[in-house]
Amino acid sequence: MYGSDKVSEDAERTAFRKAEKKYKLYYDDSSKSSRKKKQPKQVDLSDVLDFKSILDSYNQNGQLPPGIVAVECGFKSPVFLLENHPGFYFIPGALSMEEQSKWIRESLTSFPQPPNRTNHNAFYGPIDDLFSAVKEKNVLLEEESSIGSLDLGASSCTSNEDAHRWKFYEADIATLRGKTCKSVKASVLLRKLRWCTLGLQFDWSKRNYNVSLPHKKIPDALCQLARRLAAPAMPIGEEFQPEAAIVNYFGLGDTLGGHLDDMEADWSKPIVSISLGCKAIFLLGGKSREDPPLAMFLRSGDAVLMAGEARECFHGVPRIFTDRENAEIASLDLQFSHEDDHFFLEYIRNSRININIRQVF
Ligand SMILES: O=C(O)CCC(=O)C(=O)O
Ligand SMILES: [Fe+2]
Repeated sequence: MYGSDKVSEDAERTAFRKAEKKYKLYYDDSSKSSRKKKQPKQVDLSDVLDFKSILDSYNQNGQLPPGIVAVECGFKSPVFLLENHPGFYFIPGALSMEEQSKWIRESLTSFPQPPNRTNHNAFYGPIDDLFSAVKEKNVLLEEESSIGSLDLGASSCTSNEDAHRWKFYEADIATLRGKTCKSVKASVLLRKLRWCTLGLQFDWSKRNYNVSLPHKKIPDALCQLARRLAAPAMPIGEEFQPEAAIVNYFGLGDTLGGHLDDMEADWSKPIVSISLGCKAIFLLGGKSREDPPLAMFLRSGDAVLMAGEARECFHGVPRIFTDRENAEIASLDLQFSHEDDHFFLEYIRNSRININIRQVF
């Protein structure tokens, strides 16, 4: 997925790729010449499975579309299974509004903190307190001096991974110094935050878990939530052991290409995947990219489990919706209505966060 943006010509022609293209955000050319804001191209969403409306009609008349099964698992709504995709579980509205707001806050504040790694590590090294820096309108500056310099002394080194060469400064200091050194606003870094890893750290370049990288345990409250959600997909008598998690951050136009998550040792254990913020389209394919995928909406608070055979199925996120009508985050807005929460609100109105939790061994 990450780091594999180049798609070969053959892959371009697969059924999975066609579906990605169908739902991806394109802009209307007709508005190009005018000064009007670019308008997203209309896309036909009639084939997108909508578990919210399926749940509504199930609650009203007990009926389900063909191929969908409902199971009571002790959540506030039934869990939906797909006959054609054994091992896939959809839990609509699995998280309360309070839980959604808690995990959005954590995803923006504590989760990207070192030693957890983010996509920014490779270029800037570890970045502390990004979200506070956004609130303070700070700017990240590259220290003027490099190797062997006086003010960095022994702590400077050639690799960006280890060098603490970038530091946040207040905007006015940054304006003065920004003329002579590279700078980037904290708000830009937050917008470009694409992932962070919790627990055992996943190494995207080698596509494996690097147990020698420093890491913290996944927070207890997230482990408890993941255990509760994973229960319907766990082998009888076993409890899910959350060891690693990937947090994905999506802005308008961001996508997650079709992929398999096959780096964990035991595929009988589910991946627990939680959606927060703006609504998205999720594609669930088959074991080959040639299998036409099923498209479904994921809303804030929904959870998905992928276990067993579903672990071998290609999946991805070709689209998120940030417009008021389609994003469906009105009730989430209320959670961030206090003025102190302005920055959370501003972020989540235009973004989606996915937390997926894994048992590695
Ligand atoms: O964002 C999502 O819903 C899916 C994320 C995912 O598949 C992954 O991180 O492996
Ligand atoms: Fe995945």
